Amino acid sequence: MSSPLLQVENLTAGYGPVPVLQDVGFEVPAGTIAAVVGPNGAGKTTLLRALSGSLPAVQGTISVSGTSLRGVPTEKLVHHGVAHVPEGRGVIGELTVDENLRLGGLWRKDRADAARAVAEMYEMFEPLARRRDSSGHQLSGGERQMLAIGRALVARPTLLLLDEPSLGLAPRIVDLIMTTLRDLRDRTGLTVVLVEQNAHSALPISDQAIVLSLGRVAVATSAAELAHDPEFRTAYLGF
Ligand SMILES: Nc1ncnc2c1ncn2[C@@H]1O[C@H](COP(=O)(O)OP(=O)(O)OP(=O)(O)O)[C@@H](O)[C@H]1O
Repeated sequence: MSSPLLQVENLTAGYGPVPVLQDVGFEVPAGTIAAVVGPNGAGKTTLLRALSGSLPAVQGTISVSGTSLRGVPTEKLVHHGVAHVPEGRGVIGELTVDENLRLGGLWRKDRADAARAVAEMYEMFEPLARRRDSSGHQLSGGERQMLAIGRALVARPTLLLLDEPSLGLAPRIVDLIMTTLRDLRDRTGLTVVLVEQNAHSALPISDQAIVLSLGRVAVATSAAELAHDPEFRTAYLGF
């Protein structure tokens, strides 16, 4: 495996006096996908919020390519090659698909490459190409999810943080999103932290699986190994 792109050590974070995440540590090698799975309330979304800086860490370190992200505000993360797609998706309903995509590249100095990146998103997510002039409000759930991911990718991140991309979507759309992530990893070396309730969809495209339970890392192993673990299968995959 390659060197870690993301290193998390002793991370403690939460919303009040009682931390939700306690002493969480793991590494994600460059060019791999790490699925974060676990039961409702385990702290998966909280972990992603802490990684993206939208929830300050009480303790611990988060570094990307050896640079600490501590104190880096969410809006500056993109300068460190990190893009966050939160649950709920964050598409701007008043703007068109094209305007939303171009927003993702606004900060970039290389305007020509930002425009190229937008064009690539239409190739990658064909349903978006047909909806480029529709407003965000007019999109289906699947289209909104593709747009949110597309907008994040226009920034050409090295690390993509994704919260429950499959939530509420038809299996066909979930497949398209998962396949696209896998292809991106294989083609561009993108590193992904994929929070998913839907382990069934996430594990086949993931290299590593991190199982969170009660705010702690219960298991960190290869995704293939976890998918074949009888206990895990019964608890999370239902067979
Ligand atoms: N804004 C908040 N303020 C206070 N507590 C919160 C907040 N958001 C989440 N929590 C609590 O933190 C714990 C972990 O929640 P979190 O959303 O991270 O879990 P999760 O693993 O993502 O669950 P799910 O799969 O249901 O989304 C839960 O006990 C939840 O009630």
